[in-house]
Amino acid sequence: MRLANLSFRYARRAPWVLHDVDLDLPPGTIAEVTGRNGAGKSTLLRLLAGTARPTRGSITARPPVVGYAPEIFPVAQPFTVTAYLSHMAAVRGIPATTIGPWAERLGMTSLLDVPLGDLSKGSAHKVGLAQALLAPPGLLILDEPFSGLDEQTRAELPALVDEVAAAGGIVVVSDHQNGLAGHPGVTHLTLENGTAHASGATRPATSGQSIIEILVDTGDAEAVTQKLQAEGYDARLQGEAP
Ligand SMILES: Nc1ncnc2c1ncn2[C@@H]1O[C@H](COP(=O)(O)OP(=O)(O)OP(=O)(O)O)[C@@H](O)[C@H]1O
Repeated sequence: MRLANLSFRYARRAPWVLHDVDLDLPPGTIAEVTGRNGAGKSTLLRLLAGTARPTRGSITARPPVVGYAPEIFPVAQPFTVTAYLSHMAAVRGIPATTIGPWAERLGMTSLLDVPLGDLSKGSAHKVGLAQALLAPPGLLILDEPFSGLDEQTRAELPALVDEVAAAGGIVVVSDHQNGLAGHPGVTHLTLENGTAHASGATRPATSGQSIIEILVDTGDAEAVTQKLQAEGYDARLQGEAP
């Protein structure tokens, strides 16, 4: 998935929230978006999910199945949890039998018959997570997923993120709570003054390391180095080839 010169503002004369963001998110990426309050994290996530459209620039190669758990799950809907999730499963063309295992894993089996409007904040958050995960997502977007979650479900999230990435999915998480701190393989995207700075993922420890040499055109060298760094490789730009 690629973001090219992506800029966004909420209204014609409103200030730009994001400008000229360029990002490559290859399959298997786990990206954690950080930035100050109001930096544009939720806005970027909505753009990635496709619920908002870029004012300028483009997003290409978005995977077809997108799971998006917004920061606040909209509980003002006249359904029980089961009725809501069954409806979401039907929309996604998958059987309602997928609900049980997710309810179990997210510690919400006791909530299945509860009307959405009666859920606590943390419980509503779990329903938001469940609907995003029902169909295996090629792109999973989690806006502040650790917020308000009980310890048991918090502990489950990193493994869940890894599973989606291991299956080739892209995971983008905004995370004030540092729930993925120290998690291997995470690319850090910092939003500052409307632009995104990527810094390398820490790849999981391996049994050994090798040095490879890559010969590229001088004009491409910087970009290729940054791309490898963003994927977590220890890539360094060296002098021109003889
Ligand atoms: N629906 C909207 N209409 C107009 N402006 C908005 C809207 N949503 C967000 N904004 C503005 O866009 C900017 C970025 O907001 P956004 O919610 O994306 O930031 P954030 O980094 O997620 O913040 P936080 O850490 O507080 O959740 C802010 O200045 C905000 O006021």
